[in-house]
Amino acid sequence: MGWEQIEISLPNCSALQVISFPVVQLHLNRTAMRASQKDFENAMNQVKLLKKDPGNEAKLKLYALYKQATEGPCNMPKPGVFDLINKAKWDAWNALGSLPKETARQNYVDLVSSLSSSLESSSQVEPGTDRKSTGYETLMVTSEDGITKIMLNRPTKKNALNVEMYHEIMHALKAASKDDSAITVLTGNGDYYSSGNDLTNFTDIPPGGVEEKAKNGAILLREFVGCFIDFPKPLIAMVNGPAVGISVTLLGLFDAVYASDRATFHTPFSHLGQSPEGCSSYTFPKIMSPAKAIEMLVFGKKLTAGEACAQGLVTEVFPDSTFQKEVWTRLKAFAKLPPNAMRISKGIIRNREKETLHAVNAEECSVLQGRWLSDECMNAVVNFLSRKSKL
Ligand SMILES: CCCCC/C=C/CC(=O)SCCNC(=O)CCNC(=O)[C@H](O)C(C)(C)COP(=O)(O)OP(=O)(O)OC[C@H]1O[C@@H](n2cnc3c(N)ncnc32)[C@H](O)[C@@H]1OP(=O)(O)O
Repeated sequence: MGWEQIEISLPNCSALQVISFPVVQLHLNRTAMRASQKDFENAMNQVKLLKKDPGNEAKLKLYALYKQATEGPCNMPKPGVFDLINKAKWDAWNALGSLPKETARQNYVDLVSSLSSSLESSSQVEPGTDRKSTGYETLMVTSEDGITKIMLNRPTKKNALNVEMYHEIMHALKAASKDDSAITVLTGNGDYYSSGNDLTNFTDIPPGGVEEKAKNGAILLREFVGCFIDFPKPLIAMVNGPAVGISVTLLGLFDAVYASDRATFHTPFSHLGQSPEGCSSYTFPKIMSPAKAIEMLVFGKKLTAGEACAQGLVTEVFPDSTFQKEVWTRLKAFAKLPPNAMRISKGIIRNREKETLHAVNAEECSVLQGRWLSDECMNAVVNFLSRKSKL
């Protein structure tokens, strides 16, 4: 859903997909200044002029602050658990408790001001040109010492992959495949490597309904996994902490996987009413034997880093205290090797599998498209979003 299509004169904020927006919290706590009614009205007008969608988390915060500033504490009955959108709006408003109207008004003004400046600076990136690190909302991408590092950067959401992050990773991989670096590294910021697919991805339903949502998801997933299958340079995962779902399955497409001993590897697809992706239905049985793959992919057995290493999914495990230092020293040495030789050698090892992997990817996406429409999957997502279940 495009930003322009959304009623921005909140309270009609209607989307749910949540993205990280750390600056918001900072501004919510400011009470020293008081915005006038005129400032508040100006801010409401300014929201309408934003050129870029600020993301659903910010929109929910705007909605909540608007309601608090104009009506006071939440006075609506709590929507039912299946009414996901209204429930998210209610939660956001209710979370403001008894925040005074004036403070809510000030926070609204501050939030709009921070959104205006942050979105303006990120929209200065020319479309089609390689983005610098600052051009990404959900990643930190840097290139030095012959290494391009792509860091998942939604630590407050345990680096869950929202739709924007899927797109940004594809963009970063395409850029890295063409840049001067010899190798590319994927890692996570914060205590998690990644908690997998952002479960709120399932809640932003387009006008075509859940079927269209599932179809679009399958198209996006196929393209996303395809970027890993086709990546031409050595691709290394630095698994800095727990990894869940798609962040685990993709590891079968990496050329080396280095893990902290804090990392765990968990693919709870059956628990979520889903099925394997990331080509894991093919790579995992090959890497670790069909029975071990079934323990992980069907029964959801969580592996420690040591177990994942014993089963061939992880290349080597390092103590968390020396993980960064030891791995980066090693990677810097790898990056000094002749890049063309590395690329060609990777090609000889990987290319003959590519066609098979693309076929597996297509089949997995098609099966998942059906799974996403199942009651089993929908119930699991609702349970997580209503805070009834975690892994
Ligand atoms: C294009 C579509 C492609 C789809 C491809 C399909 C892929 C399949 C998968 O990846 S399946 C895996 C899905 N992941 C999960 O089910 C994980 C769900 N998360 C959890 O169970 C827990 O959050 C946890 C165990 C990862 C961490 O628990 P902990 O108690 O340590 O932390 P919190 O739960 O408080 O999490 C902190 C905030 O992060 C949010 N969050 C964490 N993971 C996700 C997620 N996967 N999706 C959405 N949001 C997530 C969590 O909600 C907290 O947010 P809050 O502070 O705003 O409440």
